[in-house]
Amino acid sequence: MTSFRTLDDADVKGKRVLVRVDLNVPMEDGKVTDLTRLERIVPTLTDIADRGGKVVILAHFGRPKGVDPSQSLKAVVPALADVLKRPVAFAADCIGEVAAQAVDAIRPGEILVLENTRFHKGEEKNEPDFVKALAANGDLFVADAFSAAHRAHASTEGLGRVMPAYAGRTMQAELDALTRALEKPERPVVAVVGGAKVSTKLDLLGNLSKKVDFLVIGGGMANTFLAAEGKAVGKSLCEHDLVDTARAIVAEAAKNGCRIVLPVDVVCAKEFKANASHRVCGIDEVAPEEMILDIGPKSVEHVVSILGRAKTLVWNGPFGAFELEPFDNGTVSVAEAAAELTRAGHLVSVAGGGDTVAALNQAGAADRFTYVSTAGGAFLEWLEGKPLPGVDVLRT
Ligand SMILES: Nc1ncnc2c1ncn2[C@@H]1O[C@H](COP(=O)(O)OP(=O)(O)O)[C@@H](O)[C@H]1O
Ligand SMILES: O=C(OP(=O)(O)O)[C@H](O)COP(=O)(O)O
Repeated sequence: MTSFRTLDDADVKGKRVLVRVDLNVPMEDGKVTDLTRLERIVPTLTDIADRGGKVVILAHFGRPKGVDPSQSLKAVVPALADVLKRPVAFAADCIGEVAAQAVDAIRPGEILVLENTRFHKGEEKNEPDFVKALAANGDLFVADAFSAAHRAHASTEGLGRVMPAYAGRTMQAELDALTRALEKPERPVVAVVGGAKVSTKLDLLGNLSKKVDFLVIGGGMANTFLAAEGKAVGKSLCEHDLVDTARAIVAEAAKNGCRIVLPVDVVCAKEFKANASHRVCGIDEVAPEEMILDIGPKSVEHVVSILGRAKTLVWNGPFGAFELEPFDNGTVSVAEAAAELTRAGHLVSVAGGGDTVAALNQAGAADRFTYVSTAGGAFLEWLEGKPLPGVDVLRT
């Protein structure tokens, strides 16, 4: 069995600890608008600080091409200090003299953020010289940015190869949750895959159909599967050129003993806008001028009954156009049921992906899920069964 060295194995006292976290947080007018990623890294940072390590934070922000003051991590420092309830120092470069002096200047137990690693081209290219320059400021490396672990960059992967590397608390929690959900799950396992398009989730559907017992398909992508069954989907979002692909996924799933679950009724409207005039209809009754914007009550009931018999749930993507009321109903109702089954101890529920987290928060269900990942792309790549370089480098 693969295992990971964690912070429990690390002797951090008096050491310079390079901690890779994800500070790529949403900002508006220079203020952080969602603190979730900052809150998640608190246990790792305080643990190292309280055990007498110098906490030297490495992170990226945005996708700058070279030095770009509008993408400086300096703007994130006040919010991080607020969340930590401790002072946080900042250095205007992540390598060289500037970084070295700032690391020297902090005492054990103190916290320093180094400037955006992506200001240097060696970061994304994972250049050995840049890795060396980063490593010069630390004695050991703690990886706590699962959401950036799909990148083989210097600060996510390179450092793990040149110095003692440990998983931080968030990384550990994320890996534990993912293992419980797909590697060694209690069965039956249900995967809910919703969202806009099949084309963005082909690998994911292929991989999940090999691993789960029920694959519940929702959102715009269900329309392509319905069209593949010969159903009329009117003006719905539908990738008609992918109906053969959808049929192949269904056939492959059947071979693997995985049941594909599609909507049996839907909510339709003629306009894609909040509170558009709408109606519930059976899956055979969608009119040519209508769009499917959500699953209907019978579909919700069906999915909830499957969850009621399941032990594990993996969720990515909403059931409908959840940003537009009342087309959030299907997502909210299933999320509420999953949250309650989890709270009652009947279900292990793990969710992730950008819009999924927003949808579960909107449903007020996220807090009761076993684990909600803050990762978008990394969570999807994990669902696709792809190796994550920032995780693999930590394996012992
Ligand atoms: N029936 C539908 N018709 C049009 N758009 C839909 C439908 N169902 C879901 N969507 C849209 O899909 C988007 C989310 O899809 P996606 O980005 O693939 O999910 P995630 O980010 O969670 O992986 C949302 O903006 C939602 O409005
Ligand atoms: O926010 C991130 O990705 P996500 O939006 O897919 O979760 C990560 O920080 C990775 O950023 P990147 O996609 O620019 O490498």
